[in-house]
Amino acid sequence: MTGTLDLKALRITQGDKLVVSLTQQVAPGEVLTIMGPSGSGKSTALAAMMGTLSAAFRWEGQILLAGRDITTLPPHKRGVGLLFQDDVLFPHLSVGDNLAFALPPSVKGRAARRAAINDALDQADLSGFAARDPATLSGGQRARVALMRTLLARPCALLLDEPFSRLDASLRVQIRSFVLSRVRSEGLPAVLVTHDVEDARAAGGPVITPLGEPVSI
Ligand SMILES: Nc1ncnc2c1ncn2[C@@H]1O[C@H](COP(=O)(O)OP(=O)(O)OP(=O)(O)O)[C@@H](O)[C@H]1O
Repeated sequence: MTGTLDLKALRITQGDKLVVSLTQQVAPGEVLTIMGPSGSGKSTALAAMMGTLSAAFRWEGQILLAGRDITTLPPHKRGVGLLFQDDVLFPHLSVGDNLAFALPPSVKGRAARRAAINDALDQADLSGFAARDPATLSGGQRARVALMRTLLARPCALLLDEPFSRLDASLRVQIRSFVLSRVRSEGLPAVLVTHDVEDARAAGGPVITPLGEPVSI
């Protein structure tokens, strides 16, 4: 189910320092970009949405996803998918088994699970790659498998933590447009953390700091 990601007066502090202050709605298919210098709180904001915020922080506010209050739910119950720069595939599993790992238990039976995996590979232009060893894939192919693995878990929102920063320039453009087109076609609200102005422009949504100040790009 898709729906809006609603950050309601989310405030995170460390001691007396305000690290995150966000009141923002992210519509299905929209990308909210968070930019700011190193140490400014970008990853902390994502951790709060993911449910992995360190106990070193104090927080208040509410996070709603598709009308459901997920503020205090554990990460696996939030329906939030994460894609990050060092997203690695399990090296001892085939590409297909890497994807199978992400499939929810609701996809039952060998045939249905295999069909879901093949469908994901087709969508990523990787038809016939199920038996491949991840080590034999290019960087772009690995990035597409990592995205499909995240999407196969059927998230209701997608968090993107500098997912393109390790890719070289031409691959970056290609994978970025693949990820953004998937966000739009799946109608997922997404939050992108990046240092790259081109990423922010391509995302096409609002661009703010972790303190909710608008950034002009
Ligand atoms: N687990 C933690 N425990 C205590 N302090 C932390 C923890 N993680 C981050 N911090 C501190 O919180 C502040 C925000 O860090 P955060 O990682 O969110 O910044 P960032 O904007 O994501 O930086 P970068 O661009 O370098 O990834 C920093 O002062 C950092 O030192």
